[in-house]
Amino acid sequence: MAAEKSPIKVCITGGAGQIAYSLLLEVASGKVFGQDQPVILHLLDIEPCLEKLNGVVMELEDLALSLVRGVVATADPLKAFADVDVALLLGAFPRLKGMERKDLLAKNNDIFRTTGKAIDQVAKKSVKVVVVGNPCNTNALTCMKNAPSIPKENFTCLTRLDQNRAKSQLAAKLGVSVSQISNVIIWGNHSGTQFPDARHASVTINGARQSLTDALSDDAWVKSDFISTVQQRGAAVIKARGLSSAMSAAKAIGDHARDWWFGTKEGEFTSMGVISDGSYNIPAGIIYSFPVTIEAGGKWSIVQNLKQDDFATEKMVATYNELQEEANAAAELAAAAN
Ligand SMILES: NC(=O)C1=CN([C@@H]2O[C@H](COP(=O)(O)OP(=O)(O)OC[C@H]3O[C@@H](n4cnc5c(N)ncnc54)[C@H](O)[C@@H]3O)[C@@H](O)[C@H]2O)C=CC1
Ligand SMILES: O=C([O-])CC(=O)C(=O)O
Repeated sequence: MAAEKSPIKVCITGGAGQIAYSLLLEVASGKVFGQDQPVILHLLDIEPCLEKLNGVVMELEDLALSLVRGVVATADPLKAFADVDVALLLGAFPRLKGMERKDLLAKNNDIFRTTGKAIDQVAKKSVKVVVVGNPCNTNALTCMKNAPSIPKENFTCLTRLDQNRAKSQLAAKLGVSVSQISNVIIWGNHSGTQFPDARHASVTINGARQSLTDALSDDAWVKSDFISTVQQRGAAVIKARGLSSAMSAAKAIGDHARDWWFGTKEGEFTSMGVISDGSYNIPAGIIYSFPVTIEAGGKWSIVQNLKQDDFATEKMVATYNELQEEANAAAELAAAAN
């Protein structure tokens, strides 16, 4: 019989919040890091939410899951990030009806300065960080800048929810299952300027893989309604539910973390917010969502040489410009805090 794997430590911040409530079962049941991978869960929330967090811990015990080898619940970031392998950063205020995600920058940015410093001090140097709290690209940049001892490549932000939304819209339009669609891209910011791009996607019909846009043959829809529906989906959910997406966000975080842990499938790529390196003429040094392939173990590479036209370039630059404005605003907030 193969020796049992040692447990990995996974920190989830905002542990008492709504996304965490769905995400914990994904992680604790082995859906993310594997059915043979024991986990020790580190849950961080703020002091006033510790009683609620304790209720979540009770429920985790009551799940009676064999992969869970310990739970640490705390309001102390130095305990929460101690020696962790993975940090899923949800702890932040969500937007309310009528707000843009960047309106949260002033409210949430200091959380990510503190978080970055704590990760720098006590997490494993190989820690994989996924920033979810909005505005997630710029918060990931802040976190990265405050953790200089951790490689920049270890900081990512979540755009997988946008990718899942895009895939689902395309599948419905084509009348196929989402499992038949691959290589949909989200470029740029997790915001209303993001560029959901179906032009490099494939659909497999009767075993034959083909260009999705050829199969769909509706360029006008791909360039207009498809893009705006995905860009505005978060706001539409808030309008309908009175709360921002949680179940779908949790599923997307699990998808992102699983692909980063195990790697992408041969011939497929996924989108995540990563540090830009000049690819596609996006200046280096911001967290921008690109298509990436990932090797088992976690080394990701930006997919190169995807053909761009004027339409795509304009959209990719617009979302970059917004990210640069956010990065400038975050730098001003950091300077004012010092
Ligand atoms: N990137 C994406 O695709 C998505 C991002 N989000 C964002 O995720 C974040 C969390 O969303 P929800 O779980 O719905 O919010 P929520 O309000 O239900 O939970 C957030 C939790 O974070 C905690 N928290 C606040 N400050 C903290 C700190 N300094 N350290 C640790 N915990 C702290 C709160 O006490 C609360 O329990 C929001 O910023 C939301 O906008 C939500 C959906 C998708
Ligand atoms: O829209 C929001 O504020 C929450 C979020 O990021 C999303 O649902 O994509």
